[in-house]
Amino acid sequence: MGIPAASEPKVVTGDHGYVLEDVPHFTDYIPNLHTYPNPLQDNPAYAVVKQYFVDTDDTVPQQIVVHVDSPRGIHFRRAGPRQKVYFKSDDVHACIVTCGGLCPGLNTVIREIVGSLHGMYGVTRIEGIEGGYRGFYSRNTIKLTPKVTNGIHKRGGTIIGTSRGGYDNQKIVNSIEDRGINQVYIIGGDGTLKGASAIYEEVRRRGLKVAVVGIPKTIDNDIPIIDKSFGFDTAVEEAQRAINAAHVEAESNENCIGLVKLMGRDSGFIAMYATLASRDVDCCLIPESPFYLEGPGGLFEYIEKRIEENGHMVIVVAEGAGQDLVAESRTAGGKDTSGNRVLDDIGLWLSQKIKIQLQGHFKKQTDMELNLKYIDPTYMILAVPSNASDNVYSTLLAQSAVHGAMAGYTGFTVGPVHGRECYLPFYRITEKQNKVVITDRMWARMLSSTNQPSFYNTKDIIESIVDEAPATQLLDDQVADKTAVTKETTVC
Ligand SMILES: Nc1ncnc2c1ncn2[C@@H]1O[C@H](COP(=O)(O)OP(=O)(O)OP(=O)(O)O)[C@@H](O)[C@H]1O
Ligand SMILES: O=P(O)(O)OC[C@H]1O[C@](O)(CO)[C@@H](O)[C@@H]1O
Ligand SMILES: [Mg+2]
Repeated sequence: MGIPAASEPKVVTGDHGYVLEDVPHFTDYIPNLHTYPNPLQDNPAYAVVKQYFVDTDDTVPQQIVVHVDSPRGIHFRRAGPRQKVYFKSDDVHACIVTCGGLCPGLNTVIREIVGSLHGMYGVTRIEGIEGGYRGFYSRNTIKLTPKVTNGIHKRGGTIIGTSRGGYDNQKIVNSIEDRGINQVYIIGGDGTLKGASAIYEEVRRRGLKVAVVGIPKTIDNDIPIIDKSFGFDTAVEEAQRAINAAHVEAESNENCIGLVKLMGRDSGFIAMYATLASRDVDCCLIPESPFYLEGPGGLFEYIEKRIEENGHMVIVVAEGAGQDLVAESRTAGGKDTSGNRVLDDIGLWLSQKIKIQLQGHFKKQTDMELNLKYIDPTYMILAVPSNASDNVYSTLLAQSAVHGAMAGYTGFTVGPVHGRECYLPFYRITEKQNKVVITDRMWARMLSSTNQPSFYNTKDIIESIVDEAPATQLLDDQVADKTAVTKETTVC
């Protein structure tokens, strides 16, 4: 693939332990660049806002819970419009590409990038790269205008298409250079952003004035640092509908289990949040919290107890949960075209196991069959349009991305940190995955809402995964570094 080596991180230190993990700027590698006044200063909608432009020194702390003697810690550059821009509007030639799996809100982000470029900066040359990374070198582009993108936020999917695989760094950068593109907006998950980072490195190696901007997309919410990713709220809301249906089935039939599978390849955020929101779930299984089926404290014992007490129960399982158990009878295996592990269907596997193991038990106890209704809404959830809160979120994200590119920043990604939009260096987003921390208060809240067993001793699990456990911003502001996950946390 010919991936170029990464440039040095841009880190600035100040007094009292202040650290700024900054993002690259054209001026880091291109001398004597021309600047222009930001056209927003003459825009009637924005001109009335006092202090609309962001002060160049504004930064946002990564940690907001601090002690009296804490150092000031890591900060990120605050996103937003700058007084000076590094592009004349007529010179901008932008493109947008979407990669990886579907996620509610992709069309909304596309629409908002086009709207921001056009409405705020008067940019008219914007193209959609068709079908993900490989579209750069193998497909025609689609002209994107406010007219074309009007109303697409009400549709699921992505109007420019997406794909996995097909990443060829040199071919992609050749295509950017040949087409004269100077702003590249890349919307995708962890894999996509690793690719975007390498595109930035190659652009920089060639000395091109091309802004490379990554916009984090993941329905699984597995991107670190940012508060949450677009589409996540929609996914949780949509998951409720499936859980509701499972609950209705379970309550209306004797000895009935409603089993719902939700997305979450490595991170169980959708399952955990949907469970907490619903309050109808008796057991939530996620990749971060291993479980076992048989024997004391196992899942079968818990199911027997719940059905005997209640006559029904609801189980939510994230797609990546229990993969170690399924491995014994593995059918899938292998990798997809992007190199992601292909998972076995834990939902089907669990349904079979429960039926085989517990059918006889209930027949003997109650002379009633065990009923199991399995609901798999996973692809339906990926395909819905974004809800109102994700629409607003996407607007802020897209506007921040466009302001950053116009201001000459490049090789960055964007997202909210404690509610403030920030520019984040690629390496901070791609170095690890955001996962549910099972010593966090949120997981404790979830356990107390379901009353499920914790299966294994949490301390043992944490000790076995501590080297890879990242902090999570969505959940808790208390646990913020790798070492902190081993600390005792207070449940409140
Ligand atoms: N390490 C990498 N370096 C360069 N490109 C990559 C890398 N990993 C993945 N890609 C490319 O990024 C694109 C998307 O990757 P992938 O299919 O893993 O989805 P993703 O961005 O992680 O999103 P999702 O959250 O849906 O999995 C693909 O075209 C893939 O070839
Ligand atoms: O559409 P595909 O390739 O099956 O991808 C689905 C996968 O993408 C994700 O939505 C995001 O990684 C996962 O939750 C899921 O495993
Ligand atoms: Mg991925």
